Amino acid sequence: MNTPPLLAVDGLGKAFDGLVANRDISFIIHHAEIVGLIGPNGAGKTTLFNCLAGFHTPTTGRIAFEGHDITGTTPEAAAELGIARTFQIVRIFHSMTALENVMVGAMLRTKRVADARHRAEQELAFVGLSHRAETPASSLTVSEQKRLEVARALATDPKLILLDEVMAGLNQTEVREASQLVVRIHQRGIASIIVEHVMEGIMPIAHRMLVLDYGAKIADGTPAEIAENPAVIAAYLGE
Ligand SMILES: Nc1ncnc2c1ncn2[C@@H]1O[C@H](COP(=O)(O)OP(=O)(O)OP(=O)(O)O)[C@@H](O)[C@H]1O
Repeated sequence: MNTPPLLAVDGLGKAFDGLVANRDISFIIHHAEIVGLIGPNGAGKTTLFNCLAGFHTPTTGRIAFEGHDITGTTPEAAAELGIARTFQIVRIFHSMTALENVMVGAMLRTKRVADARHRAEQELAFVGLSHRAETPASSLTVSEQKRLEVARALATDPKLILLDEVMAGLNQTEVREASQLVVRIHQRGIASIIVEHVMEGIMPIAHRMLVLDYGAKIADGTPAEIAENPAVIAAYLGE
């Protein structure tokens, strides 16, 4: 029997009252793949993330994760199966330390506080935040808060991580570091879908790019292919 793809999205649509935010979107994500998800403002990228991670129930279509139908699942069930995410506007616990924030992620897999602490320390080290472990999350820089969210997501032991604009607002050096972090996540065998407007951050590292416009998928190809795709160029020029 063939192994099913990590994620298979088939004809996904999402409408809010009259507004169609996602329409008839189909694609596949393979294990450990780095996939960029781009499109003009309002194209439906965050809505798609919300559907994949169980925050929205799709209006139409199916989502399968490792061959199991997860359409309309809950965020908790999606995380349990191995789908983790970060948010465009970071959602961390400001009054907790960096380490405690990551421990919250680790507690998905263990009820033992000592184990969760150990895992959280490992993930903080992975994102380069060990020296900030005892710092209240509210005192971290924007760049550090974004990395903290990535560490918390990784602590849930995902197979797929959804990264929502982790490079926005970062300087050039930080963008390069964020790109390298995504590559290191890939090297751990974790797939990532990355919503990003910072093209110099995503284009060099993505294996494949999905492009949305007005809620529909208009392109699916390598970074080089989509950069030359007339529909993609038209969507961005029309922005
Ligand atoms: N909860 C909601 N209720 C109603 N409309 C929504 C909701 N979430 C998103 N929308 C609408 O759906 C459309 C797609 O929005 P979405 O945030 O998914 O786009 P996006 O591609 O992520 O945009 P951006 O790049 O600006 O973040 C927009 O018109 C938005 O106003």
